Amino acid sequence: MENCVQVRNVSKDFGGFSLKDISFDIKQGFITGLIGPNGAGKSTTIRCLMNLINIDHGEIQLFGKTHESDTKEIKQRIGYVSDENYYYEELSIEKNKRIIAPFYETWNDDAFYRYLKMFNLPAMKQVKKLSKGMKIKFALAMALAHDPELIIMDEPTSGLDPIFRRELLDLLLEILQDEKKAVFFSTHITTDLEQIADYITFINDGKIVFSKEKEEIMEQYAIVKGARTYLADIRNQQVVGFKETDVGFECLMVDRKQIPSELKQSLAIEKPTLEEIMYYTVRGNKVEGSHS
Ligand SMILES: Nc1ncnc2c1ncn2[C@@H]1O[C@H](COP(=O)(O)OP(=O)(O)OP(=O)(O)O)[C@@H](O)[C@H]1O
Repeated sequence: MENCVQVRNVSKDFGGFSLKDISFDIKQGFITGLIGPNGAGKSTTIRCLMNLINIDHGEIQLFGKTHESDTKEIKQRIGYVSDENYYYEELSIEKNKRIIAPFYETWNDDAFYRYLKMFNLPAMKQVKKLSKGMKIKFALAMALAHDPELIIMDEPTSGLDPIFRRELLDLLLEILQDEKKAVFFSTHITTDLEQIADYITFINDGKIVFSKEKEEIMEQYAIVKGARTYLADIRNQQVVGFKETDVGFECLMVDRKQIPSELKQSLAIEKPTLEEIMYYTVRGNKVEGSHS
C-alpha cells in the first residue's frame, strides 16, 4: 500500500498557535478524514500540504516529491477545495474556468460541464452571486475536472444540504474505484467519516492524537459506563476523558484490553463514535464532571 503523502515531523509556529511535530500519511486508494475541534490546526495542516504556508521544520512529500523541487507537478496532480473562496468573485463560473483550466495539462472540459450539470450550477452566474453551497459545488467541479490523483478538501461538506452531502460522499466513493486515487478531507461532520473514511487523522491543539485505520480505532477505544461504586477502580486505569453522570460515570479508554477482567461484568462497554472520541480527548480528565 503506497503513501501518496508523507508528512514527517512538521512544525509551524504562528506565535499564538503552533503545529507541533506532526507526522501522518495519506494512502493511495483510500479516504482519509481529518478531524479536530475548532482551532486544532486542520486548515493549517491542509495549507501546509498545498504549500500555501511555509513550514518551519520537517518534510512533506507528495507523490514522493517535495514542493521545493516539484511544486508545479504536485499541484497538477491535486484537486483542492479550499475553505475560502479563492476564485474571481466578480467573474462568472465560465470565465473563471477559462482562466484556470489552461493551467492543468489534464483538464477535461466535458467532465467540467458534466459536473456543472450534475451539481445544477449556472455557468454564466457570477461567483459572488452563488450561495455558499453552490460555491463549494463550483470548487468541487473545478477540483475534479482535471482528474486529480489526490483530492484535498477543507470542510467541503459543512455548507451542503444533506441530500447533496450524501451524493458527494457517493461521488467520492465512485472516484475511489480507481485505486490509484486518494481523498483527504477535514470535517466536523464525523458521521460522514464513519460512513466512508478508511483512515482517520485526529489533530488536537496542533498535535496528532492518532492517524490510523478507522476500524482499528473503533475496535481499540471503548466507552465505559458504570455505577459510582466502580469509580475509583476505573480512575486507576488509563482513562482519556471522564465525566460523572447522575447515575455514575462515563469515560473513554484508549485500549479496551486494559479494562480489568473482574470489572467487565459490572460495566457497560461500548464502541465509541468518532464524536465521542473527540469529545473525551478534548475534554480530558476534568474531575468536577458535568451531570447529564
Ligand atoms: N496565518 C496565520 N497567522 C496566525 N495564526 C494563524 C494563521 N492561520 C491560522 N492561525 C491560527 O492557527 C490556529 C489553528 O487554525 P486552523 O484554521 O488551522 O484551525 P482549524 O482546525 O481548521 O479550525 P476550524 O475547525 O475552526 O476551521 C488558530 O488559532 C488560528 O487563529
